[in-house]
Amino acid sequence: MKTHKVEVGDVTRELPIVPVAPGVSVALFNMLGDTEVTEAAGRELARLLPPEVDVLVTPEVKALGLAHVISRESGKPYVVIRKTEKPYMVDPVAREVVSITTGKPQLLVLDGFDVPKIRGHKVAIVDDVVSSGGTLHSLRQIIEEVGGEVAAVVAVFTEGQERPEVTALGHLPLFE
Ligand SMILES: Nc1ncnc2[nH]cnc12
Repeated sequence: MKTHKVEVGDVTRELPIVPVAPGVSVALFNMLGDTEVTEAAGRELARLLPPEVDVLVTPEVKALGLAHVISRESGKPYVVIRKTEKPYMVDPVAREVVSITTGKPQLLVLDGFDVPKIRGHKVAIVDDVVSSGGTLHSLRQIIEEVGGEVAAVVAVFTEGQERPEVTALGHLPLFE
């Protein structure tokens, strides 16, 4: 299998190159269960977080451990935007998004219970890879709809096009 080598802080990984759509392959970065990479990336990104940020917001599920480490290192709390609406949610706020890795529409759902943690606050969006920007766009809409201000976007990698608005530790190419 073809791979693409990346460095995250002092950790290196060979990412498998996998097809996700006709004619498009990605260097698959899955930090779930990878304690070393999650810790290394979280520590680096916490140092790059603008001081004015009050709260971190992350979509479930691949960046969850990353948000935990950035939260622990920075002392800032984090809110998880879920992929499904749960029966216990209070007045959920939802947006649809099409992910590059699944090609299918997905939901992003904020529990109304978490709205006070975002409203009137400066938010940093935390994600593993910012690629097409679809997830980012929907997260922004949800955060702004409930009165939060997106002050930063931090990710381990950007992918494909350059994204100057994203603070990232590296960039992944797209493959044919
Ligand atoms: N290269 C990648 N690895 C993991 N998740 C992704 N989402 C978009 N691009 C990705």
